[in-house]
Amino acid sequence: MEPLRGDETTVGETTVVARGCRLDDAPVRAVLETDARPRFFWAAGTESIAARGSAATVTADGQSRFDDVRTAVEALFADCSVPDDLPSVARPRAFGGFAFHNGTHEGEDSPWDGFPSAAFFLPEIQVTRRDDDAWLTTVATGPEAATEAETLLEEWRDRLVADSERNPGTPPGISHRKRTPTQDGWREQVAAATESIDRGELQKVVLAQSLSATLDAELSVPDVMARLSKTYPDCYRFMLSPDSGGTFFGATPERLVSVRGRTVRTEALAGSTGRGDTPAEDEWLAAELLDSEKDRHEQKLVADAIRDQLKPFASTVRIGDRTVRRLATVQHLRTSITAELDDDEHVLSLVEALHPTPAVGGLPPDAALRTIRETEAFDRGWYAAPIGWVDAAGNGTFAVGIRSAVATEREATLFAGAGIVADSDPDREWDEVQLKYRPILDELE
Ligand SMILES: C=C(O[C@H]1C=CC=C(C(=O)O)[C@@H]1O)C(=O)O
Repeated sequence: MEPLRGDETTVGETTVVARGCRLDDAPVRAVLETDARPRFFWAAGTESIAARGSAATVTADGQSRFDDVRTAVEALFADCSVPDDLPSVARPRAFGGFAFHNGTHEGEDSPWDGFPSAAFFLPEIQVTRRDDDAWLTTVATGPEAATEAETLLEEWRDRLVADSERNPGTPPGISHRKRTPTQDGWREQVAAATESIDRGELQKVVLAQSLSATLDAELSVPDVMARLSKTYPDCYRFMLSPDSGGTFFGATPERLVSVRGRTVRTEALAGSTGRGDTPAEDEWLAAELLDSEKDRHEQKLVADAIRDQLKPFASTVRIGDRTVRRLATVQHLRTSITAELDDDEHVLSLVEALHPTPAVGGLPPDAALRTIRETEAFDRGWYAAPIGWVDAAGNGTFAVGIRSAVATEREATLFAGAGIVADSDPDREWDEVQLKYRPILDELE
């Protein structure tokens, strides 16, 4: 065994050891270009992270899944020995997410086979880039953890230096597609939902569609991630391949929540319109959206619900002005929401409190979730659910997994939804859903 360094005086009791070093560059693709599982990629703002291999995995199911994950992840980090001089950006994080609904889906041939109700992993290899800084972090477990983490560090430092820029490829093409539901079926679903709203059983429900595509060539999700960094640079770009099954990926504009110390940031994003062909048309559409009573109502329900969901944690919740969030193919109404926590809270407690917001579920929550389950003929899986990371201090960021798909090499299933309120028009909502497929569809066809 190699000589122990610094923090390893406690290695006798420690089962998890992390090591880290600075890199000249962070070729995150090199970490993803393998068959290694699990794999995770995350890019938000000026930070991107690629992770692979599991030093430890946490899965959970049922009503208590958020709590169970939080307890297990906290225990894992409590046992983890990290060099004192490793900066926070390079400290190990646990990456993962949740299924939209509680409970596993047992359906045959589901694209979600291999995706538990909740799954997180502490990666063996984590490469982080923030602004011009790049870091490699390795984690190992067991009696030889310190030696193994150092060996991994040396091995991967050499591997990553040797990596060069890659061509991000081209979309594979689509030979066959199947929509669920059909447009007629959708009209019936939306009519049934608006009738429930008229009867006072619901205020809002977000109904989704799925689009299964057979691909002409093998799909490289790391390539898709590289291309999405050009088209959706301001979105959360993510990909997760669990131990088995397909890969879930997307470019979502919606943050569920981030926690740094006692500061909480979230947002209410709802109400949509398209992009214009000219800047003037864009402005006109944005003004129309800001003026639309139906969209303002749809978005206000989300902002009010988030404020109420945060109330037990924070005496003051600040809601910003309503603005228009403009993306490559669609525009949304948005308000930023910030709060200072009254006490220290783990990010997963906030995730549990907020998921699902009425931007992807509805109101009242239970009636909306029941309507979604009874209406949608497919499993949402991890679509519209929290995906992100958590660190040893309980900080973390989670995005809402929309504008997303789950794919194997030759099949991709895309998901997109629309908020249905009293005066929703089924055909306009249909068109809106088609716009929301675009970020991923454009990368496939
Ligand atoms: C449910 C989705 O979008 C949500 C987020 C923004 C705007 C939405 C809307 O206008 O309906 C949805 O609430 C989706 O993209 O699948």
